[in-house]
Amino acid sequence: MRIAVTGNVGQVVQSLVERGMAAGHVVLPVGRPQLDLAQGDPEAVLRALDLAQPDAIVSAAAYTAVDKAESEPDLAHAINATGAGHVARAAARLGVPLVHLSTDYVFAGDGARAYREDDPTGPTGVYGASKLAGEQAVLAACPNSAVLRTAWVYSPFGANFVKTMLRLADSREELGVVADQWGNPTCALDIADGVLTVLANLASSSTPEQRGVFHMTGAGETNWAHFAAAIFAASAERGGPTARVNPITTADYPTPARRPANSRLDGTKLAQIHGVRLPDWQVSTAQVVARLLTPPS
Ligand SMILES: NC(=O)C1=CN([C@@H]2O[C@H](COP(=O)(O)OP(=O)(O)OC[C@H]3O[C@@H](n4cnc5c(N)ncnc54)[C@H](OP(=O)(O)O)[C@@H]3O)[C@@H](O)[C@H]2O)C=CC1
Ligand SMILES: Cc1cn([C@H]2C[C@H](O)[C@@H](COP(=O)(O)OP(=O)(O)O[C@H]3O[C@@H](C)C(=O)[C@@H](O)[C@H]3O)O2)c(=O)[nH]c1=O
Ligand SMILES: [Mg+2]
Repeated sequence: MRIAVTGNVGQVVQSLVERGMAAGHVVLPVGRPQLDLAQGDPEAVLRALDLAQPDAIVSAAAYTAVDKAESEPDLAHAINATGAGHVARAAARLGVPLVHLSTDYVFAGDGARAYREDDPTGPTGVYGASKLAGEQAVLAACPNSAVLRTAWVYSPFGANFVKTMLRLADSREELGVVADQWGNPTCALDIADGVLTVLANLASSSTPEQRGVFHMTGAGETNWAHFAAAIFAASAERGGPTARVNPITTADYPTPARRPANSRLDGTKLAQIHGVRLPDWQVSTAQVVARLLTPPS
């Protein structure tokens, strides 16, 4: 397949290039300046994607700065809601299936169990609200689509929690990390594999049940403090930087955006309908840490 993915060097973009090309697909990043979701220009988005002549589109570009979004709500909505809708409209016009990525932060996080796809949403911040509006815009504009909610994304690429922890450990012996926010760390390379399977399903069958919203995260669950501890354990095993993790509460770590306390996602529907189960977060975390500690050859 020729797969166009929105964005240039995002975590999911780079992962999809690596895993998609290895699987024999042609993966074409389409990003700024040709495709700029902040511009509010649906025709420009369509032109940029049409140039790639794709068989399928992955909508991975987003405004992902959770705290900064609180002071830039218009920009976050322009990109994550209006812009996502323009990508979906382009997919519909081009007649190709679409996978759109969304987030666990569409949920309030005040429940006791992992969220299922049809549980009520209730974002606690601007980022989550803009992503929720994006889901709705995508599903309205492109019925031939799957919206995949993922979470806590890390990878060898871009900016993410694993890289932040390893960087901070270079200069610090102890780090305070919140232990009362629970979720599912998810490796972007695993996301890429899952997206490729979902796209293949959408391309080969028109069954309505394969369309709509799905939860796709790494297997297992944890909190940020334990995630940090796992990162340092994997790093220590390879002689990399480590720090002691001091578990703290959300109240001890004030941020502009309020984050959900329990945004764990239940992946049963994705496994049943698309046959996709991502690897355990601890296995993928160790692999990413190992790769980050390996000097480029
Ligand atoms: N990161 C996370 O923890 C999570 C992410 N998600 C979702 O997964 C998807 C992929 O996230 P991830 O790969 O981590 O994102 P990154 O933060 O790594 O990258 C963001 C991407 O969006 C692109 N982008 C930002 N603004 C614009 C714009 N105005 N026009 C065009 N492109 C733009 C960037 O472009 P450029 O390459 O040019 O910089 C980049 O490719 C997003 O939809 C995100 O909401 C869901 C859950 C967790
Ligand atoms: C750096 C650091 C963070 N934290 C806390 C803050 C926060 O609650 C948590 C994670 O920090 P981050 O800034 O990486 O988290 P955040 O940017 O909120 O990550 C989110 O990004 C968006 C895009 C998503 O869609 C979500 O799924 C989620 O991955 O750890 C500490 O407690 N100590 C620290 O030293
Ligand atoms: Mg962040």
